[in-house]
Amino acid sequence: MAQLQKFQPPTSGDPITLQNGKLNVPDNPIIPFIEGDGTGPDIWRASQRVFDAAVEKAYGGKRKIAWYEVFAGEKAFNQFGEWLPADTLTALSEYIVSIKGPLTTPVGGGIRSLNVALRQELDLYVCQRPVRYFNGVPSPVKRPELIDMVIFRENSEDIYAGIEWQEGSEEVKKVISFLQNEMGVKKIRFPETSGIGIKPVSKEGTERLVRAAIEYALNHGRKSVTLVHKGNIMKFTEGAFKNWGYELAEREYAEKTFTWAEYDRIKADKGQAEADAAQKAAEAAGKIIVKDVIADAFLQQILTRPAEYDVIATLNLNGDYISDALAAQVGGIGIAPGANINYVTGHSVFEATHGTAPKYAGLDKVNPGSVILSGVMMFEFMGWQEVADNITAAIEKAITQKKVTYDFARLMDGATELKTSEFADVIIENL
Ligand SMILES: NC(=O)C1=CN([C@@H]2O[C@H](COP(=O)(O)OP(=O)(O)OC[C@H]3O[C@@H](n4cnc5c(N)ncnc54)[C@H](OP(=O)(O)O)[C@@H]3O)[C@@H](O)[C@H]2O)C=CC1
Ligand SMILES: O=C(O)CCC(=O)C(=O)O
Ligand SMILES: [Mg+2]
Repeated sequence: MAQLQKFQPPTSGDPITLQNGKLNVPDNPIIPFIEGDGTGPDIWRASQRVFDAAVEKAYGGKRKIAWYEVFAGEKAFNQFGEWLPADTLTALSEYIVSIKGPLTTPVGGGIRSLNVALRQELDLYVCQRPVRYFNGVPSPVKRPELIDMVIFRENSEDIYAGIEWQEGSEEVKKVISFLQNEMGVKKIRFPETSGIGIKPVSKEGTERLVRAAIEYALNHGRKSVTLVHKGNIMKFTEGAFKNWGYELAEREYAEKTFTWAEYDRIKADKGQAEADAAQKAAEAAGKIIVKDVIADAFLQQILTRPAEYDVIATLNLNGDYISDALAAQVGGIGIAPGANINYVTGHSVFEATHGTAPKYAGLDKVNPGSVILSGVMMFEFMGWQEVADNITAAIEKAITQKKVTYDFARLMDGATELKTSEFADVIIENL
């Protein structure tokens, strides 16, 4: 273990390790956590109580998590004068599996996103966000139960890479001059007053993301993987994402998938009836259908025909928008979980889809469901399935009992509005 300077791991507990590509989880795993900014402390306190109670309930003391607080964001800055101390990155890297609350990112200036920095530094290339309906949750759509998707959002490139130059800076003048004078670009409408951002999208980045999505679909009995892109406009980034995704499916999963690229080739060669028959045969054989849709059409189809979508593979920014939009359809980001994962090294940081909701900070008010369900994903990842199942059932029961936080209570008839901590109490009672 590397020497840490600012904060030390707990004296009890053992690290999770990776052996032959598989996680080796001891009975007392050390799991680092970042409490988070804004509503983070309220949510974390509630979540940790639920996690500890669920582990105790499932294993009666045989297993127990050794929590290890590590620091990022405002708490780190206040204590150590740094937003993201090196010790935090070292701990997250060495202990492999971790969980965090939301961290603030200022808009239009100031520090760049610490959330994005963590994903980049640890190369957590998949942002995995499952979206499903819990019975009784208030929803703005008529058939929310039809929504059962798992978003695989590329997490290491796209315009999230943060390569951009501010309007008026010397750097942006250089970039614009290079584009105009050396690349023959004539389409910058207002060159004197433009900021410029760069959107890197690679074949390697696309392939590892789409591979993870297909593997997930195969291992979880899913029917399709949809590549969501805006490739008609951004041809060499989002269009290439689509092409590389299809090529990867056909090259690495020829026996297990049927792609719409194949469908188009059969249609061009032999006509539509043959292509339809080929897809039907593939479906009957249990193959994963790999298809694609343009992002704007996708956003309307998830409202009108959500049952047609299953596993989603998409680029970083699309995935950010899509995950909040889909979460809204099944009750909002208050219960939308997520995980940032490197499926090769096992490194993973579990975190909610939502942000710090600063106006509710310290009020013991918001829904801790997103972090708790992110914990459920973490327990599944660790192989502690009993804990995951117990927590999920306990949350479902709390919702059925109409004992919920403000975000659900305001949309449910006859609900009892609970504080963050009280909602955790009900979940624990229901375990
Ligand atoms: N991974 C991360 O750490 C993320 C961090 N952020 C950061 O968070 C900060 C605030 O971002 P903002 O755009 O306001 O988005 P937020 O997700 O923080 O909040 C937007 C709205 O979502 C609802 N909401 C959020 N969390 C909960 C919850 N736990 N329970 C119930 N409702 C909730 C609230 O809606 P209402 O008021 O209608 O009830 C809230 O006002 C920014 O600095 C942003 O960069 C944003 C996203 C992810
Ligand atoms: O890092 C941030 O502040 C926002 C990130 C975000 O919105 C997300 O990951 O969904
Ligand atoms: Mg987001």
